[in-house]
This record gives sequence, structure tokens and C-alpha cells, in this order.
Amino acid sequence: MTAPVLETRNLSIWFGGLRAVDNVSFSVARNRITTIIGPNGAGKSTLFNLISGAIRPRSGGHVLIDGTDYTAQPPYKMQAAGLARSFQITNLFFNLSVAENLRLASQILEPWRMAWRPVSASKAALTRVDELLERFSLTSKAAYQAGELSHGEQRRLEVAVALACKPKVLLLDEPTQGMSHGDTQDTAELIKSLASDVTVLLIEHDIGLVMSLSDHVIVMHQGQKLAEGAPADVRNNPAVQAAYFGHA
Ligand SMILES: Nc1ncnc2c1ncn2[C@@H]1O[C@H](COP(=O)(O)OP(=O)(O)OP(=O)(O)O)[C@@H](O)[C@H]1O
Repeated sequence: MTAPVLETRNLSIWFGGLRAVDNVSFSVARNRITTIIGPNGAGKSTLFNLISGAIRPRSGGHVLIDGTDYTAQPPYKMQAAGLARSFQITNLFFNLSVAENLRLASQILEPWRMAWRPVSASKAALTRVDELLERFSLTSKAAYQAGELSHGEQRRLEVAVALACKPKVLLLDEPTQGMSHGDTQDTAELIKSLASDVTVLLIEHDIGLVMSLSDHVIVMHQGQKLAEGAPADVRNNPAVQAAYFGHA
């Protein structure tokens, strides 16, 4: 049997007396969209911080990628292992162009021995930039400064930046936050299309979107995993309804 592309085992972090993430174990299936939901403060972003290496699981547990233990490795090692992440807040170089933001992120695809060559010789990176501009419908905005884009376009660019290094697993923290209804629908379609070549682990608050987009849903509550399963099963789970939807 092949190992899941991403797995957490008893992952935990306590801040003083607060169990922000408490013994959380789950597996993420390859090329599927798995979504983490839960009320504010449930521990979702902290879980992402633990998985991506931004904080160490001082209170215990493990993170495995393709069956290999990467617990407590720094973010650059997690990226080398195939993990990429976009953030809840927009995280771009606003005074650089759209293409430059993508090129910087794609530069990692160049062999190290090419590092001394001029930028124009960065063939792998420049090819990747063109692919991403096209796929994310940003070709006409390539020369714009990232700061000039609409909020929806910035969030889309951020996902493209995270994908630049051709990761195995893409962690997206509320990619539709602050978006208009139209932009949210477009982003949902885009995320769906990504799952053909990358595994997506998502944090999302828009329940309609979660239900239509996800193959698998994990529910967090007070730092613990409350439930997981197919979207309809999770929605009909009385414990989830009581904790998250406010009724049983
Ligand atoms: N560095 C930290 N030090 C102390 N407490 C923290 C730290 N980071 C997070 N917390 C606390 O851990 C709990 C979980 O926070 P977290 O941001 O992971 O929740 P969340 O589910 O992502 O919430 P939201 O949906 O509002 O983003 C919260 O009570 C938060 O205040």
C-alpha cells in the first residue's frame, strides 16, 4: 500500500495552558481536495503552521510526507520535500510586477549551477512563469505591479506563487477571504482544476464552497479533530452540527 502524500500523527502544540492543537491525526489522499473547517480559534492556522514547519510541534506528534518523517523541519526543508503554502493574509511583493513575483518563486526550479547566469538564461523559471500566467488568467496583467491588482487577482497570484515550485501538496489558508461572490466562484473552479496535478489541503470558512469543492472534510474544534469524512457525512454529523453550525 502506498503511503498518504501527507499525514499527521498526534500533532500537538500547547501555548501555556491553551491546547491550540491537541493530538491531531489525519491522512491526506493524493490529488484530492481536503478541507479543514472549524470555528474561529479552533486551531486551523496553527495546524498549518505545524505542518509547514513555521512552528515546531513542541508538545508532540509527527508530520510525514510520502511516508517520510519531516517533523520539526524548517519551512525550506518542507518546501524541498514538496510542500507549498499560501497565507491567510496576502503575501506578495507589491512593488514588483506580477511576472517578477512569479519568477522569484519559480527560480527554485533552476539547477543551482545556473545561479551565476543572467536572469534571461533562467529557462525553467521563465517557462514556469508563462505557464502560471496563462493558467491563472494573469497574462494581460504580467507587467502590472502586484499592488495594482484587485484583491481577487492578488489572491489568485498568491496561489500561483505557491504553485511555482511544482509542489506535491499545496496548503491554502482561506484563499477566498474577502473576495466578491464572483471571484469566489472563479477561485473555486481554479482550485478544482489544480487537483489533477497537486494535492490540495485547504482552510475555508465558506461552507457552501466547502461542500461543493471538497473530497474530504476535517472538522476542528477547540484544538481537536472533532470529525472527518465526506462532505455530506460531516454536515449530517450531530456533533459537528452542535459545535460548528450551532444546532444539533
Ligand atoms: N503563538 C501563539 N501564542 C499563543 N496563542 C496562540 C498562538 N497562535 C495561536 N494561538 C491561539 O491558538 C488558538 C488557535 O488559533 P488559530 O489561529 O490556529 O485558530 P483558527 O482556527 O485558525 O482561527 P481563525 O478561523 O480565526 O483563523 C487561538 O486561541 C489562538 O489565540
